[in-house]
Amino acid sequence: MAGKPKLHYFNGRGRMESIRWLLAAAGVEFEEKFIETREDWDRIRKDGSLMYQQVPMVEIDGMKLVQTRAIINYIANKHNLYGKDMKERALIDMYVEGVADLNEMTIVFPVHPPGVKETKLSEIKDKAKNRYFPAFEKVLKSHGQDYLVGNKLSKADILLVELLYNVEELNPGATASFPLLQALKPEGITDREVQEGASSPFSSWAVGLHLIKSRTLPTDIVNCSSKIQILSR
Ligand SMILES: N[C@@H](CCC(=O)N[C@@H](CS)C(=O)NCC(=O)O)C(=O)O
Repeated sequence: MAGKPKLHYFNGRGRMESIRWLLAAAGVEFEEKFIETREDWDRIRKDGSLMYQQVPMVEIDGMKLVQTRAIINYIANKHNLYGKDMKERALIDMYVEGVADLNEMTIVFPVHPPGVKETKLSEIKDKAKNRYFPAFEKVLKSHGQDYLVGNKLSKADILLVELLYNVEELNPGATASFPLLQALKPEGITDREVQEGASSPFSSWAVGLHLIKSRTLPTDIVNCSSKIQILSR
């Protein structure tokens, strides 16, 4: 049997975080190999493990996969989080790309210099409130289900919830006027329910979310560029 997926990245959220969320939601245990020193970084870039000398890299099912989207898509396919047919997959991809556009702004936010940060924060607030959140709220409303696509959890729901937390971290209350987005977050699960196996429709999703939010990773959104700058000195 294949071992646990092994995640190679910095000790921070950055681009690996969506992959962690997806695995957690699918109930898959994984190992982390953090790149912590310049030697670690030089070694992994030179030993041929990274096709483009970039992380995230995930060792999974005998492959060394890079490119965040490729990794996400493989995990989503493998764990049935990618819709039931071509049309559902098209919608899921369309939603995920929108999520990624706004999420990218939150991932790079910490690296902006102080003067620029205020402008970038206003942009994130504006795009969330006036473009992306209303669009996803509308999808949920017209679809009339607990999920964005079909009647089943997909990578779109998972990555949207990750985005909601990232935006709320920068702008508390950002989802206040979007009740259906708020309802997507399967919160309130207790440690006991996790141990016993939750029985809500979100069961493994709720357990995954609980695990991902209660683990001991750093709580700041660590930007990969700043990590690389430090490791390259
Ligand atoms: N398109 C790639 C971008 C990966 C990327 O930019 N990774 C950064 C860390 S977050 C990196 O390894 N940078 C080193 C470099 O580009 O030399 C993906 O989505 O995985």
